[in-house]
Amino acid sequence: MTESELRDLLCELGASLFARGYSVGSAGNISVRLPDGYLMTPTNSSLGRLKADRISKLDAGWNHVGGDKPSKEVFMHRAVLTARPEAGAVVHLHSTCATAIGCLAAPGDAMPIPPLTPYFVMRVGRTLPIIPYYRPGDAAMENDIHQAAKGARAVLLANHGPVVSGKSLIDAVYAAEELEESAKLALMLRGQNARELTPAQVDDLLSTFG
Ligand SMILES: O=C(CO)COP(=O)(O)O
Ligand SMILES: [Zn+2]
Repeated sequence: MTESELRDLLCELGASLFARGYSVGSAGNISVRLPDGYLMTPTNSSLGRLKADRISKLDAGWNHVGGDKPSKEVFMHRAVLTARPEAGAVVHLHSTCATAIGCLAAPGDAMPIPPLTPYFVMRVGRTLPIIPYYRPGDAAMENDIHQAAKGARAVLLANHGPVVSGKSLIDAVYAAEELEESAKLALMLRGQNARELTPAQVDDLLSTFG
């Protein structure tokens, strides 16, 4: 896709996430890898009202070179995009159920959501590491996220929200949506002895779709 098409898609998907309540107010941010750098949603912008020509552009060295001032979470996005060369985009949300799991799980936990359904495994994978709490925008979170993201498509920031990567922008958005739905199921089914996918079923999904 061209940069112009990616800018338009970013606006369309941001509006869709916002309209369906995955993001409220100015919460959340999205980045997309380009051949010559990165696109990033501007700081304090609503995902519901992004403007294609005002999206921030960063060069390959992560310097701001165009558009509005980028998200304060540039370190969070850089942590994942440098850890995962195959990732084309990163979506960070404060989506309610995933954030609730991030308030319940212990930092260091790697599987706070059980493998209940195939699409969680196919989109998010086997693990969802919990990163300790950091103040939003704190550069100190970069190393923890970078190390965890080497082995996981998504991480969950304690008491904050999910950070989800995908091969493409659309894949990252699909994975963030699937993560939120799986978090909702996990909360609904807490303490009810729900049947989980077996390790063999998880292996089969990852070898077929992973
Ligand atoms: O989600 C957010 C902070 O974690 C939103 O921050 P920005 O508005 O700077 O992108
Ligand atoms: Zn946030």
